Amino acid sequence: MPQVLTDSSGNAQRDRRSSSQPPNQDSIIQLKGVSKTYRNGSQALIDVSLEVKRGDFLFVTGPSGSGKSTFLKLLYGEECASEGEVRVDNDFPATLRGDRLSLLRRRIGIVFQDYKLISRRTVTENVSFVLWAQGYTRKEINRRLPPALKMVGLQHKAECFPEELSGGEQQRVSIARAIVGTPPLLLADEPTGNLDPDNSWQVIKILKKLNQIGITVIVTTHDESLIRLSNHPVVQIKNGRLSSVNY
Ligand SMILES: Nc1ncnc2c1ncn2[C@@H]1O[C@H](COP(=O)(O)OP(=O)(O)OP(=O)(O)O)[C@@H](O)[C@H]1O
Repeated sequence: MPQVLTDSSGNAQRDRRSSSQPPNQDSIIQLKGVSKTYRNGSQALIDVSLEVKRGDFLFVTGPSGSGKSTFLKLLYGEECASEGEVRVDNDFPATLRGDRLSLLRRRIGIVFQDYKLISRRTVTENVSFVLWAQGYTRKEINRRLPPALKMVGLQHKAECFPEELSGGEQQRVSIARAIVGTPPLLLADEPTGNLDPDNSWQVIKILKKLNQIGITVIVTTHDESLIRLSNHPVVQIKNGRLSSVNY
């Protein structure tokens, strides 16, 4: 169960334990007093503290522009916090560069709203590419590919190009690509944002299945009906501040 540290007004409160504390092996994500202000002065996150345990499934909701994508970007090291501390799988992404940041990112699968598939590559090639780029052998790639495609129900589309697939199928390819390296953590930024309700629910069911086999899953979404159907904990980010929500 994720733990949001809040004050009496429901606002996230700074956890004053120091970064010299040993990592908590049970938690995969820890944010302490995290704020993010972009160069143009936009305050995307304000004093956010959150702990996510290994094996949790967490929804992050909130209005457009409230800071959800920024929250995920801090986790995979695309942006750095202006204040506070972000720890992911016992590493501090903000302090990592080059190969060490790449090594952390290999332990994080990422799914985006717009799929980000390579249009001139088949499903097989799109999913294998990430392993190939990480130096896996052909034999290992061939071993990992079928279970990843099976997990998203797309074995029969392995040789199709993205344009030959529906939006829901393309998103399922992007999920296969995100998990083919068996990361312990999966981040999905509005994964159902371009999908109709049926395809959205299919994507959420796959994410739930992945969570059941032990992957920690964090999903940002505007879609309250999906959240209600899913029965997982929810935090809300509003004007950069994070609080827990009950549906
Ligand atoms: N690179 C950037 N430079 C400056 N400001 C930014 C940048 N990225 C985001 N912002 C600002 O930070 C705030 C939070 O943006 P963010 O993308 O995290 O919100 P969001 O909740 O993911 O929104 P949406 O649901 O529309 O994707 C917004 O005010 C946005 O304009």
